[in-house]
Amino acid sequence: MTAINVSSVSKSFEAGKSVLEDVSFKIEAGEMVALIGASGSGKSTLIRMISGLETIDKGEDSTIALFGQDVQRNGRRLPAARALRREIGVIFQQFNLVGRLSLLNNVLVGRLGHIPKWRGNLGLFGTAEKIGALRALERVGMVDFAHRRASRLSGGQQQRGAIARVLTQQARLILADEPIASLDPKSADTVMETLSIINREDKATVIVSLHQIDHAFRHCKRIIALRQGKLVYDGPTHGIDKGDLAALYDNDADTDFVPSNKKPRDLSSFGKKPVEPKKAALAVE
Ligand SMILES: Nc1ncnc2c1ncn2[C@@H]1O[C@H](COP(=O)(O)OP(=O)(O)OP(=O)(O)O)[C@@H](O)[C@H]1O
Repeated sequence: MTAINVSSVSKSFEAGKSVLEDVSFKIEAGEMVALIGASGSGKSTLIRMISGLETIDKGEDSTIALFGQDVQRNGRRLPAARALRREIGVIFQQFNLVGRLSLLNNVLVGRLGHIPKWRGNLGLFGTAEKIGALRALERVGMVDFAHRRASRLSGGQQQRGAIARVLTQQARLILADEPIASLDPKSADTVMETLSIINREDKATVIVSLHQIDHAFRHCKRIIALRQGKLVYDGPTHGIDKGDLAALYDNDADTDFVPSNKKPRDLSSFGKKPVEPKKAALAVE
């Protein structure tokens, strides 16, 4: 099943200044895809549009569909967006936990879409919900911190808490917008490994935008690359080489981890011509 179908999507915040331009791609359920590109290339905007936090620009053929249902079309959010909200877990760079609440209560917030509103408003979670939240904390290695105030946890610990919240939500789609950008290398590894495990074990579809491209290479089989708002690569991770990354980041990226045993290829088209989405989808393993 196709989890995400982005079709001819554009976005401008100011007239004449495109942030995203005619972006199209499909992601099948169960994939884990890295979204890469230089600062300002449009990664966060794209993730915000898929999550429904931002609307797409008007355009007859412009749609975003999730799990086969259109959630945005021609500049408007559609009713399915609301119905699918609890299927989508979003993880941000800044963790977004409520500092004065315990970690457990933050994780329980993930259940809000599953219980009647009045119970949620009163914070009345049942035993089964609490056990579920503790299990999620166990999976991310944070159960010993369940009763600690979120503000007293390190960045990496808070991010693992945010992942536990998404697990408790039982989200089918996880959108992680630079989840490791504020973390030290060890915490970043733990968070990426946790996302990979959830992708493998729970079959959750994951899109993760990353500045640290070495993590994209380690954890994702497929990469979608944006350059100045255009989709310039959509295909297998091993299809990208040092030269591509140099073009993508204007020579401003550490690419030592990329194998350099590939044949040099003509880079003149890289960053200019979008990959045909159909071809790109076929190219993914
Ligand atoms: N709400 C907004 N109003 C005006 N401009 C915006 C808004 N949101 C994003 N932009 C602009 O859109 C462009 C793309 O921003 P976006 O945050 O999507 O890029 P990004 O690839 O995620 O960058 P970074 O890696 O630095 O987070 C930037 O030029 C940014 O200034």
